Amino acid sequence: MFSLLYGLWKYLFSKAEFHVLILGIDKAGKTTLLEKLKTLYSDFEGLPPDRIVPTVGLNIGRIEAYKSKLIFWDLGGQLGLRTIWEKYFEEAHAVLYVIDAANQARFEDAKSALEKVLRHEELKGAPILIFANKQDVEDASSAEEISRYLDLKELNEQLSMVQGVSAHDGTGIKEGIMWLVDAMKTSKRTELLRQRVDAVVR
Ligand SMILES: Nc1nc2c(ncn2[C@@H]2O[C@H](COP(=O)(O)OP(=O)(O)OP(=O)(O)O)[C@@H](O)[C@H]2O)c(=O)[nH]1
Ligand SMILES: [Mg+2]
Repeated sequence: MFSLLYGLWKYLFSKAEFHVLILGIDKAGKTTLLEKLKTLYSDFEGLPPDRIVPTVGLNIGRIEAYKSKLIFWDLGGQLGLRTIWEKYFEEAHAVLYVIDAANQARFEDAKSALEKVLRHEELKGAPILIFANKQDVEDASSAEEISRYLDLKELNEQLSMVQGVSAHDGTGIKEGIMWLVDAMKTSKRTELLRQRVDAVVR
């Protein structure tokens, strides 16, 4: 009886927990974004951009948003570090892919790294939120332009959204996160990951 009531209580009142993997090539602005997320969604003030250094290990950020607990994993995007990304695929509910929309010279690199991510079996069905970052820079490409440039077949097949943001001033971030939480709450992948956890706990 107790376990039944506890189960019901948990179902009604505990917040869903989601793991979001922040990926993108080096200097896209992933860590700056993570720190901005902490500022926007918690009482904790994230690090200012001038205190952020290139990521070699893993940065973790926990926030609560839209009645959910979100755990962000921010990995390094330098070429030699991208092989580490796939170690986190299996447990990720979704991917937040960051592109520097103000640096055309690196669009090709950003696109091919994203293609590799999308092709990966272990991320099947994961919602993909793409942030066209650095919209505060005057000649940054818009979300529409980035979307057209990426022109990914896999993106149409997968739950995805491209959103223009600035990790510096916060523009567009909340719109994107709102979409992502909604997408994770309803995705088949979330259900699949939940079943897997339940099977281990039992
Ligand atoms: N103008 C502008 N610059 C940004 C923005 N976001 C990040 N930057 C700058 O871009 C540079 C790289 O930012 P990081 O957050 O370290 O990039 P990263 O993607 O984490 O890079 P790695 O850790 O090497 O993979 C820094 O100089 C940031 O201040 C933005 O929205 N606007
Ligand atoms: Mg970083």
